[in-house]
Amino acid sequence: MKVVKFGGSSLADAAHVQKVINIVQSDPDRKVVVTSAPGKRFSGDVKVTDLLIQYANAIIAGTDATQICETIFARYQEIGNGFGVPATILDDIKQKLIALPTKSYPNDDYLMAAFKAHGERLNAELFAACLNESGENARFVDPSEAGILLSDDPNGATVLEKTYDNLAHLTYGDEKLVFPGFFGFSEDGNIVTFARGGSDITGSILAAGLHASLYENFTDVDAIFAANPKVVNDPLPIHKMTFREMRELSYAGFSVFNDEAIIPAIQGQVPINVKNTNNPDLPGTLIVPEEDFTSKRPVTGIAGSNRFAALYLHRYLLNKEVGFTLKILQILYKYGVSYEHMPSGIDDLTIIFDRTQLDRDTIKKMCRDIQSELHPDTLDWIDDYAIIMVVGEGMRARVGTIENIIRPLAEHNIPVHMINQGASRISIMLGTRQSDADAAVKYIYEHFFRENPSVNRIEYQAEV
Ligand SMILES: Nc1ncnc2c1ncn2[C@@H]1O[C@H](COP(=O)(O)OP(=O)(O)O)[C@@H](O)[C@H]1O
Ligand SMILES: N[C@@H](CC(=O)OP(=O)(O)O)C(=O)O
Repeated sequence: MKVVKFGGSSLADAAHVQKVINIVQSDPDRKVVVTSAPGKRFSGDVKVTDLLIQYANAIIAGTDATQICETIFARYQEIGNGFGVPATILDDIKQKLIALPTKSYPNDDYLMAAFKAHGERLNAELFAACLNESGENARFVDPSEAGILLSDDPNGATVLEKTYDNLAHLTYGDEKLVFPGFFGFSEDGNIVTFARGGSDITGSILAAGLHASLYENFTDVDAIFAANPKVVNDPLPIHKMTFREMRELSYAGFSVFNDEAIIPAIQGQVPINVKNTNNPDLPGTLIVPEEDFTSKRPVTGIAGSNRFAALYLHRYLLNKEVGFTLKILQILYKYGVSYEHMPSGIDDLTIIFDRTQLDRDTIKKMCRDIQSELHPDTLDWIDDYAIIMVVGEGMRARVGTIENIIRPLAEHNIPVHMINQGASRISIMLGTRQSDADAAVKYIYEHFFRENPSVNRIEYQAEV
């Protein structure tokens, strides 16, 4: 049995939905289908999830939301009409959208989560109806029916172990099961969502919980490429890579597959196949357990992400002071802030944060407390920090990879603010300014994949 997830780009309009139906019908093993909300139909278009966020914000602000509600419904209507879906089903979708503001929510965070979740919920209901109209026996499964239980973190939930016990009781026969991605329920029964891009996580949880033989993730590119195609022109496709290579690359910017989504697949040891809805006969990219993949490239991919910020702190004899880091961590804890990385020197420390998790006010308070409690000689907040991650299983067996990463940057005068090698044995992390990040990825890519392919030769030797 295969779990098949279709991203928003694959379900953006009726023409795409037809391709998706063809894919689902072409393989009887494709039993469980996970849908995202309708995505962008063209560059500059707005995803339904973003429209729902606008809708929620209008309700929170107490402004008129009639027009935005109409715009959202029109997206579903266009798809439904394309398949002759009965008017009663479309009307039900419309009524559910209109009713969203009338429900009660513990607070605005839960309101936001419930509004966002309806992008996928209504699309899964609609997609099941489109499959029915196409002669397929299919039914919508609500995450509450399947027991998808998540942590009580309305807009950034994580899966609870109980979900897997619940999924063990889910049965399926001849019919296709259509699950909405992106959300589940807290133990109190409230709708909670994963972080953005989280429909990939739902697919992975279902693949692991239902012991699927394969998790197919359909998107709008032919494969996962060795660099983001929006940054590097015509990058090479990655035919196969390991789970942990994917985890590191998606964390650092390969948004084609959500970085948290790899974890359930690892736990369930379910291989993932990323494929193109518009080109389904191509092999795409296969992501497999480490032990199933022996060829080791020093560099499989190069990712870059601008979503970071850093706090640089200098104080002489910092290395001698017992409890210095503990005091910093206590301040972060006080403001509910987690950090991503903390490279250090003798008298220096850089703390790298996910900027999307922080607001201006928290940053100000946190810096003020660090200044008054730790008295650093220098305290700098660097708001435009980027991380570049160069990832490859074969890195540890090859001398000189770091030199090959740094050389093209030096040649193009790109300053590197941090290098972290060794924490992960399969990646090297660099810190740069955001304005340099794309160029850094481009030059490193060119060096390894175009100008000096011999430095990226595949090794078949044992690891060292
Ligand atoms: N290394 C990469 N390989 C392929 N696509 C990438 C990569 N890095 C970023 N992307 C982007 O990811 C996009 C697909 O992800 P996303 O928009 O979330 O799709 P979906 O709507 O299917 O969930 C691609 O269109 C591409 O722009
Ligand atoms: N629709 C949600 C969840 C998601 O995963 O979407 P997509 O599969 O289109 O990336 C979002 O936009 O964040």
